[in-house]
Amino acid sequence: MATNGRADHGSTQSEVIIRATDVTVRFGSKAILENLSLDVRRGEILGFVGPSGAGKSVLLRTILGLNAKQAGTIEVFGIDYERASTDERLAVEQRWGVLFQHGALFGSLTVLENVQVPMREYLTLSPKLMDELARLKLDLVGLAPDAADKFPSELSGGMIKRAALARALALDPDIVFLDEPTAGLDPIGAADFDQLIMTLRDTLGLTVYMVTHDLDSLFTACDRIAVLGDRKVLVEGPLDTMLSFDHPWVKSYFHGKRARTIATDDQGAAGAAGPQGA
Ligand SMILES: Nc1ncnc2c1ncn2[C@@H]1O[C@H](COP(=O)(O)OP(=O)(O)OP(=O)(O)O)[C@@H](O)[C@H]1O
Repeated sequence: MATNGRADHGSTQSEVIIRATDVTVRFGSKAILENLSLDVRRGEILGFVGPSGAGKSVLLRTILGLNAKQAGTIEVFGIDYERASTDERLAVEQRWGVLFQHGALFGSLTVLENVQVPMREYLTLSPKLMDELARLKLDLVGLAPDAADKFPSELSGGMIKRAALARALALDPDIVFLDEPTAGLDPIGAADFDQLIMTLRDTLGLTVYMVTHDLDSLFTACDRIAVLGDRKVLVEGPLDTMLSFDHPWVKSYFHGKRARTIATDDQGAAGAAGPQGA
């Protein structure tokens, strides 16, 4: 049964690890989110999309406890972070990793030291073990060993995103939040990053919550998409649901020229792959 405007996806769906219910966020008298409800399920890549200024970053920050909300509840791993004890909060924080927009690495620290920031904050490890673990994370995201001692200013845009992702993965989280991870990357760099995210989801069972404007990511990497508009989730579901949804913004976004090109390319690729590629 659907409640609180939440779509009913049946009882066979995988575990819900984030549940936002009737969330309202206002700044002064201006409501940015109003009675918004959304579930994120374990092991999925959820693409969160919507017009500029709709409130995607506000929702992300609210889930992370960085913005106050005026109404509603948000449960992460079954815990209401806002009402949680200090110990419960610490436990939750170790189970999520965040890649903020623009990477947000500390410029005065090397890549290795950046990856170690969450380890220093939450764990008590010897320097040697931290070095080993951080190097493993860099390897996981496809950075060469010599990137470890570089400073962010010495990295390309794609390398910065990977280093920031390595830091988000530092504590072996269950879920990573990515705020526009492919923004600023060239199409090949962006496609490589999407592929990396899919590989991590498949190999680590990672759940990914990705705020994005990137249609390529939405078409190729996301299992489910949620569209923010009119201060709430307008529609959520797989790409097919987006393509058939009757709303002016959703239609123009998912049926615009760029989307049509991607859809045609995807069909071409599937055709070229033949039965073996299916
Ligand atoms: N701390 C704040 N105080 C007041 N207003 C804020 C605050 N943070 C965000 N806003 C407002 O909330 C609205 C939504 O902003 P938000 O950054 O979440 O949009 P967005 O959907 O992420 O946009 P974009 O796609 O351009 O990044 C904007 O009007 C913004 O000015």
